[in-house]
Formats: sequence, structure tokens, C-alpha cells
Amino acid sequence: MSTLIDGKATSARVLAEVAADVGALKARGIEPALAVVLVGDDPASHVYVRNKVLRAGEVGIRSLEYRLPAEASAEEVLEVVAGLNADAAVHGILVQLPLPKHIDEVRVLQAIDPVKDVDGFHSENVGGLSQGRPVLTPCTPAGCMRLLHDTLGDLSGKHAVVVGRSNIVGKPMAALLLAADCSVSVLHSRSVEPEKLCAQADIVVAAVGRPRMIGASWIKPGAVVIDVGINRIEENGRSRLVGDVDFDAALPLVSAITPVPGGVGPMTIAMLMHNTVLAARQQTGQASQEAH
Ligand SMILES: Nc1nc2c(c(=O)[nH]1)N[C@@H](CN(C=O)c1ccc(C(=O)N[C@@H](CCC(=O)O)C(=O)O)cc1)CN2
Repeated sequence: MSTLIDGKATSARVLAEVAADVGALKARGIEPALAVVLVGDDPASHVYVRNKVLRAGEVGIRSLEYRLPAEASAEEVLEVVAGLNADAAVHGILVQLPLPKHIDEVRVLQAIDPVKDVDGFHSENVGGLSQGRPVLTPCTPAGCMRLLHDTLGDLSGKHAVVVGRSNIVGKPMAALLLAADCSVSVLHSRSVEPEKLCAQADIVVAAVGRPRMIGASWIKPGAVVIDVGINRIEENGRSRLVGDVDFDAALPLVSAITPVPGGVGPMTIAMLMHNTVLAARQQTGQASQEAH
């Protein structure tokens, strides 16, 4: 029988853990604070930022919002980031992506102090992740790992296939699976016969951004499937969200699968709160032994 991996329930557990950690920090006089920088008027980004601020409030994290117009210059964004880097009362900084096209994303992300980089996108954190150092880890892949550990326990020796090689998901996901002792293959647009490779996987992580691209022929019976895709499509005259995996085709084959929505998505924001607490601990000398 196939299990549905419930990201909403798992994210609620993560948020409850974070709230307890925040309470412990506050008892020592430390109030974790997260600054969110939003540039432009992408409607989805506005929803995500609103949800980040809401979740922060729910777990007791102080949040600060900086909204800049779509025509803001890179220098204006960098000035905001520099101010937040210099503010000792701010422990986490995130710049919501995507940025407007005229702003060099890498330049902005590299300007964030790596110890406050709660998205884990700075090259210092990216490099640390691939070296297995305890750094701040990108939230979506960290959320996928939590779902995988809760589903399978030890991942050691499993063959994991990551479909997609983005900097935000595919590459850090591969690094985390490798750190968990999986054998990892990363498939991308130039891969030859990708479905044949994918059909050998015990674990499939789909992060390509193409609605229902991964069908039944890609899935080994009994595999665990984590669908990172969030694609809005029109179907039967209605707008709806679907993943990168053809859920209905995969369901009878898999041992467990994340739905879209309600799978990986809610984990992203929960792990952001988790990272903010880690960052606050590290900056105030309360660091735990926890890595990613
Ligand atoms: N600075 C960042 N920018 C972006 C990130 C990121 O991690 N850091 N990730 C995405 C957007 N994102 C968070 O920012 C995000 C995406 C999706 C969800 C989510 O909960 N999805 C729900 C469905 C929501 C809906 O109805 O639209 C789900 O899948 O159940 C949360 C956060 C790009 N930018």
C-alpha cells in the first residue's frame, strides 16, 4: 500500500520544536529575529513572504519586512542587506527570489553575512554543505531530508535520483543525500534516457518545474517519491497546482509519495524558522551540536 507523506503534519511538528527552542532562547534574554527582503510585485512571492512573517509570529520569532519597488536598483537592495548585516539584533536575513531581472541575484546573495544566511545560498554555506560542515542549509532540501528520514529512517546505501540541478534545490539536495550515505545520481535536460536511470532509484526527488513530467515508467515499484514541483496549470477550466510527478500514475507504484500541495511546500517555511533559531544560537554563543 502507498503512504501519503504529509508535509503539513510534519511541518507542524517542526514548528512546535522551533517554538520550544525560541522559548528557551527568550528565557536567556535572546529574541530570534528574521528580516525578509522583498523586491517587486511577483504575486506568489508576496504570498510566500506573508506566510513567512505569519509563521515567524506563531513560533515567537520577531520578523522585519523590507519591501522595495520592482524598479529598485541593485545598490538599493545591497544597502538594505548591509544595514541588516550590521544589526546585531537581526539573526536571519533572506531575500525572496526571484529578484527582478535587472538585479544580479548572485551579487545580492553573496552580500548577506553567511552566519545570517538562513536560506543557505551564500557560497560559504554552499561550500560548507558539500564539505559536510555544519552550515545553514537551503530550506526546501532540508525539508525533503526531514520527510525522507521520517519515512525511511536511515538512508544509508539507498540509490537516490535527483531530477533537476538548480542551485536552490537540485544541487544542495544531492549534497544532503550524499552526506546521508546515499548513492546519488543527478538527472538534467542533457541526461540520456533519464526515465531508465530514474526507474532504478529507491528515492526520487523531482525538482524540474515541469508539470507531471515524471510518469509511471520513471518509477521503480516501492520507491519513495518526493515531489518538489509546484506548477500552476489550467485543467477543465480550473486553475490548480500539480507537481513534477504524475501523482495519479505514480501512486499505485510507490511505497510513499508527497502530494502537491501539502507535501514539500509547507516544509520550506518550517525549515526557515528552524534555520533562524540555529543562526540566533550561533550568533549568541548558544550553539548546539546540530549540523544540518
Ligand atoms: N529566498 C527564497 N526564495 C524562494 C524560496 C526559498 O526557499 N528562499 N523558495 C521558493 C518559494 N517558497 C519560499 O520562499 C515557497 C514555495 C512554496 C511554499 C508552499 O507552502 N507551497 C504550498 C502551496 C502554496 C500555494 O497554494 O501556492 C504547497 O506546496 O503545499 C512555501 C514556500 C522560491 N523562492
